[in-house]
Amino acid sequence: MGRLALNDLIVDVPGRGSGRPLALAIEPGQIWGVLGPNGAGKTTLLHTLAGLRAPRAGQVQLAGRPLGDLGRREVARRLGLVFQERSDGFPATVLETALIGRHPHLSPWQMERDDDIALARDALARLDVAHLEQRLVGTLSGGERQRVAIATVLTQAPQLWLADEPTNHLDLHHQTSVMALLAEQACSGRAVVLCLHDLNLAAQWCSHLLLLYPGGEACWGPARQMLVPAALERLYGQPLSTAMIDGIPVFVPTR
Ligand SMILES: Nc1ncnc2c1ncn2[C@@H]1O[C@H](COP(=O)(O)OP(=O)(O)OP(=O)(O)O)[C@@H](O)[C@H]1O
Repeated sequence: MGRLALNDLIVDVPGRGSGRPLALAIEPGQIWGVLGPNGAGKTTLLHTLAGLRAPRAGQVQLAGRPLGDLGRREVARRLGLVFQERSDGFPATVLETALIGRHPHLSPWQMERDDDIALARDALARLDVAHLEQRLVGTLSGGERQRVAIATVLTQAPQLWLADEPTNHLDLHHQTSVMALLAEQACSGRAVVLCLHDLNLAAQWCSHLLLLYPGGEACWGPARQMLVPAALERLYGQPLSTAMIDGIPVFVPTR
């Protein structure tokens, strides 16, 4: 299954001390939110969890095996990435882009089959971009591109999602529907790790939180235990007002 273990992991953030090693496991069914101010190391952590960057110390294990022992193809079958930087190497349509999600499941020169195309179309419909399937990705708005990137990972159908600010560029309705999609993925036995700047989305949707402080300090646990106003104010250096709506805390920055 898609258990991701961080074994005394120290993420290699350039020019920073090592801080507290991360010792935790992300289990199927959980949604982990990574919170922290700009520059705290959230993206660097996600890159490390994806095996794109070596840790300074410790190890990442996916499904009981060190990430480095798994081939890139095997990692790509199990792990889906929604990252911030996207380079459009060559012009591709929305449907062709979503189909890239099937590549880890196909042999190198195998064409996509009808069921791969059906999966991609379902994912585009789920992300509300089916009507754009013949458009070149380079012509899309920021929010449309973001939804196509998420549809590509949905087409990939990984056991574990790593998503860097997946609600970036999205309007309120699409933020909610993307978070609902990730919750659905977790409910179906997958695991989700996402970096978020929106505390309220974290409070509403995450089962667990990892708080990364700029100096390398970190704490983690079930979301309800981590959403302590004083800890969050210290995390962001920002006073907050808190209210409860439908049993969920809501945080508003105050002057
Ligand atoms: N290649 C690099 N060389 C030097 N510094 C780097 C490099 N990559 C990242 N950093 C620094 O490491 C720190 C962590 O960066 P990272 O992108 O992980 O932060 P983040 O928490 O995701 O920030 P944000 O909220 O702004 O997206 C930053 O101070 C960044 O400038």
